[in-house]
Amino acid sequence: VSAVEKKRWTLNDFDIGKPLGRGKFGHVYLAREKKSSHIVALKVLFKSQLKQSQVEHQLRREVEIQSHLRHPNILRLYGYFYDQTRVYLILEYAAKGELYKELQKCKYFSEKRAATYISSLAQALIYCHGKHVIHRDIKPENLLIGAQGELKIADFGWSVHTFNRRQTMCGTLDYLPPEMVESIEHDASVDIWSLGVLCYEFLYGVPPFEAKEHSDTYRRIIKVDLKFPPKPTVSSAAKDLISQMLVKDSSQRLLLHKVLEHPWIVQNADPSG
Ligand SMILES: COc1ccc(C(=O)Nc2ccccc2)cc1NC(=O)CCSc1ncnc(N)c1Br
Repeated sequence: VSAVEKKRWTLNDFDIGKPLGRGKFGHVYLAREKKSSHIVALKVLFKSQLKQSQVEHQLRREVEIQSHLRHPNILRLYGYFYDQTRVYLILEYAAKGELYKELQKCKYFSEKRAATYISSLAQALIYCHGKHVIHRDIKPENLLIGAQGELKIADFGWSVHTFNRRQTMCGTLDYLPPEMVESIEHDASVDIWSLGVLCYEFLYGVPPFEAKEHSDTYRRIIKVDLKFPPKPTVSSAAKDLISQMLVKDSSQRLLLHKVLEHPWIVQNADPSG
């Protein structure tokens, strides 16, 4: 694959297959690089749309960040190229597709599956934080599943290097921690909060602070109005872990490496990830 990164690519280097989904700012297609027969996901972004949303710099920073990230639970961005009207991202193909579709189908995950995903995410985030990258957008829509069932963090549309603290509010509020909803300074502990929200959603099928109106979700997040519906398939160890991640004071949230040592993870996560 290192050859994939060096070369000047053009659309003619690829056979384009079926559409995989509508990612951010554009369509994603299954594609095969002709010489190597390497299967990839090709994301097509329209320059006009990037310009009008003023995200060209965001994309450039993203490509820069991604080119240094190598982790089994982070979807690879092998490279990019462009033509007159479009920018193309050459992405790793996640053979088992989108995690949120899987969650919709199963309603909720078993403790083993949920703990395995949370462990993989924690390891990927430890890796990112080690590179001074905080993700800030950990939600089911940005997670994919690889050929062996392993989780892949897929969309870095909003990842930043920790020195850049500017924050633009967008999309669902469900995953934002209090400090972001109150739009004050935040740091890597933002990702811990999102991990807690995800863990809850994997086990209950809905995010913890869901409400009909945005204003109610906002109020529930600020208050950390965390409730665990009676559910036999959810152990007290799981609730203990979630309660240690969804803490208002970001400095009091469980640290990522402590997540990996939590009894619920140790007892339920599949070490192969
Ligand atoms: C490393 O993955 C990315 C890295 C960057 C961006 C991106 O758009 N950045 C961006 C775009 C505009 C402005 C600023 C940033 C997007 C992704 N990833 C995706 O969009 C996921 C595409 S869907 C898919 N992919 C593989 N296998 C499947 N089975 C599927 Br379904």
